[in-house]
Amino acid sequence: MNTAATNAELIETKEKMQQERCSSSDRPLDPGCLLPQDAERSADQPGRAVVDFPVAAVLPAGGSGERMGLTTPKQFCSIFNRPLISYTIQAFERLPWIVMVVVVVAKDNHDLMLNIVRKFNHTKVKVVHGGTTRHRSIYNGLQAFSDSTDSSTPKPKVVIIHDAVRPFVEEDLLLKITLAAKEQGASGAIRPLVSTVIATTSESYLDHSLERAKYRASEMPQGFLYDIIFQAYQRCSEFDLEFGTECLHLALQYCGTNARLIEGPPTLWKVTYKRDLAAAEAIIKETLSVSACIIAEAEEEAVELAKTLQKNLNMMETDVIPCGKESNVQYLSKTRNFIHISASASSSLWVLEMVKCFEDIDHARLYPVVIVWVQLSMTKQSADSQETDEFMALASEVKQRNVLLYGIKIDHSKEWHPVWSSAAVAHLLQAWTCCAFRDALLHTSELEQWQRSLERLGQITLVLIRDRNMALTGQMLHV
Ligand SMILES: Nc1ccn([C@@H]2O[C@H](COP(=O)(O)OP(=O)(O)OP(=O)(O)O)[C@@H](O)[C@H]2O)c(=O)n1
Ligand SMILES: O=P(O)(O)OC[C@@H](O)[C@@H](O)[C@@H](O)CO
Repeated sequence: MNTAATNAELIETKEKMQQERCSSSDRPLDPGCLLPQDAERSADQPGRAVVDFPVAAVLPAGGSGERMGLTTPKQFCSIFNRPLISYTIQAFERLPWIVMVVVVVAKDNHDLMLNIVRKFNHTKVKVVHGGTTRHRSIYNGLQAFSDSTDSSTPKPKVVIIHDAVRPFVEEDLLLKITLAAKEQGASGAIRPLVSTVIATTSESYLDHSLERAKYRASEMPQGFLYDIIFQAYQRCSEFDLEFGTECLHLALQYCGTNARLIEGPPTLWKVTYKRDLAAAEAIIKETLSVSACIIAEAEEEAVELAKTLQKNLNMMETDVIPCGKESNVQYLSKTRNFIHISASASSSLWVLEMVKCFEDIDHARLYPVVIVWVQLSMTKQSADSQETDEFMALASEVKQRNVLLYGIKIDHSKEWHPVWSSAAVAHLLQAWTCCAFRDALLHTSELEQWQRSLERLGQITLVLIRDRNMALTGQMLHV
């Protein structure tokens, strides 16, 4: 055999396969955007325009979450003191074109679920009891619409079935799934496979491997004409109900309806193992930390510091507003992160006034709001114990309303109180040329120290916002 020819063929084949792999749609070149679109959408959602028929959702949540390895079923595990299932419900409830969300829970969790509905003010939810398998739970959920005696759950035209432990689902995909289900009778979200699928022998050896490019992972949401999926469940076998995992298969097998498949974003994954809960928390933290509102009290030092801090928080979208405007809904509703800068340990009355504003627009119901109070300390003394106790008590009070209050003191006690803006640096340069030369040199080391303090202030502020650590609320940190 001509080795040179064989090598050339091998190289050519490898290059061809590499080109195919990079071009084929089954290989996401990068994980893509992991941040769900806005946690809440404004009133003019696109769906409102095109969905002119009743759409409902069924969220199976009757499992025990064995693979999570916790005593609490994973759908009730909390992120920021809020159960995972509440995030999923909210993803559907916030859309006006979804009229009802049926949540299917184990009988033992009925009261727990009702408490969650009440605490987080979920208004479109009906709770029904699940079964011993996911399919049985889904079937129970669908039956809630077929109970003609219960006018509170009218039969929808399209029903979306979505695992309650898939909290990140965006309106755009729900719209596509709904419209495809209306047109085709069934639709389902899919994702490229990350690992290759293989078949094994009974002795756990490799039987054969599947050509990954020809397969996809079936995810959720899935959509169906209600009559089709309900009929499929009525007709399916006990074996299906006991061992099946695929609703699309039931629609095809028992109603001859072939689902339209729609590729969704990477955030569709199902929370199954502990790592998935950590990933979900990280995504929610990231989503909550993209913006901030910096509120500066009137003193020049506070205004200058606000502008400097805005530059140091360059990875966030920030507004700087004068004190007093923060109650303006246009600022309040844009973010859940507020940084209040005062040139002294001014009165803390503004905190309670802000929290009142949050309550007026229900701003902290679903996600914790962060307030970082930055105080320019004109004296080197650290806060006295009374001031510390009062701040801790205030933080404890507002935490009850899901507002996390943190304090940072930045030492500003210098004879020459430079707020190191361009004006201050210009003053230094001007002093460089006249009799204040010696003073200017003395202050240079202070300038470097002040710059370091400013950098630390930006870093600590960002960490407090991103982590929303409950244990640090009420602490007065020093930079
Ligand atoms: N009898 C069941 C079993 C599962 N589910 C729901 O179906 C979804 C997807 O199922 P899965 O991830 O398997 O959840 P669990 O069965 O709880 O997990 P595990 O298999 O690890 O026990 C979950 O929201 C789960 O609560 C359900 O409603 N009724
Ligand atoms: O099998 P599990 O109960 O873990 O999860 C159900 C998933 O299989 C299902 O949600 C998707 O594959 C779509 O059918």
